[in-house]
Amino acid sequence: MTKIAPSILSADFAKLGQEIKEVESGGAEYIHVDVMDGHFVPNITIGPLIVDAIKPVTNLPLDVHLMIENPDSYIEAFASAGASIISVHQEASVHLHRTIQLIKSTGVKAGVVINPATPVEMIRDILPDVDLVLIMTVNPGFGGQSFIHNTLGKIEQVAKWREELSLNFEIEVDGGVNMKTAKLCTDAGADVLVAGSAVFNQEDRKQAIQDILEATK
Ligand SMILES: O=C(CO)[C@H](O)[C@H](O)COP(=O)(O)O
Ligand SMILES: [Fe+2]
Repeated sequence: MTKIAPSILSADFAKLGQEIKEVESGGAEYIHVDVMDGHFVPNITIGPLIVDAIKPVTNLPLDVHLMIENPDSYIEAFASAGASIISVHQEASVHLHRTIQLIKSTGVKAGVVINPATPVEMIRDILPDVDLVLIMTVNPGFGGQSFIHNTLGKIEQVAKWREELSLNFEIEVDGGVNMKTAKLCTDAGADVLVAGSAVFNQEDRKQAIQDILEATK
């Protein structure tokens, strides 16, 4: 069953709690939280304070996507604030294995992320250690960008490795996912679809989530 993880990057921050409740009752399965530091990506967004504030308003897992330099320095803070899954970029992690173990030591699920230009082989050796693989389908930094189609082969390769190695991490895709691109992702092997603008830019969020799910059938 495909899961939808609405990215609150495109929500109305003046009424964030209400926005989250709306997508929760609309069928979302994760709340995707985009953390940007203005260094790893050219934008600044959310810190642990916001994770802490939204934790009590939802029963859904908080899927925290760290787009930051030195992720090791902030893992404890995001775990304490209430993250359920913390994902770090391969490109931002000098010692990726250590970082993944650090996330797990806090009791939180660990994910690894790769950018569109990063060869999928870069995460091959860490697969047995992760709970989630996030394939970026846009360059990280902003919501509302267009889907990069040549990332689909990476989803297929990760799904193939998962089967060959009998692993059971989830495969998530992030960026430019909408009614047109969702099926491409699930056909390639994605289990979790992050959708920001495709959900929060619609008046009826429940309908938007159902439309994306329907498009994958
Ligand atoms: O990580 C991200 C950007 O770096 C966001 O999760 C992503 O862009 C979601 O927004 P949209 O669905 O509008 O593309
Ligand atoms: Fe994201």
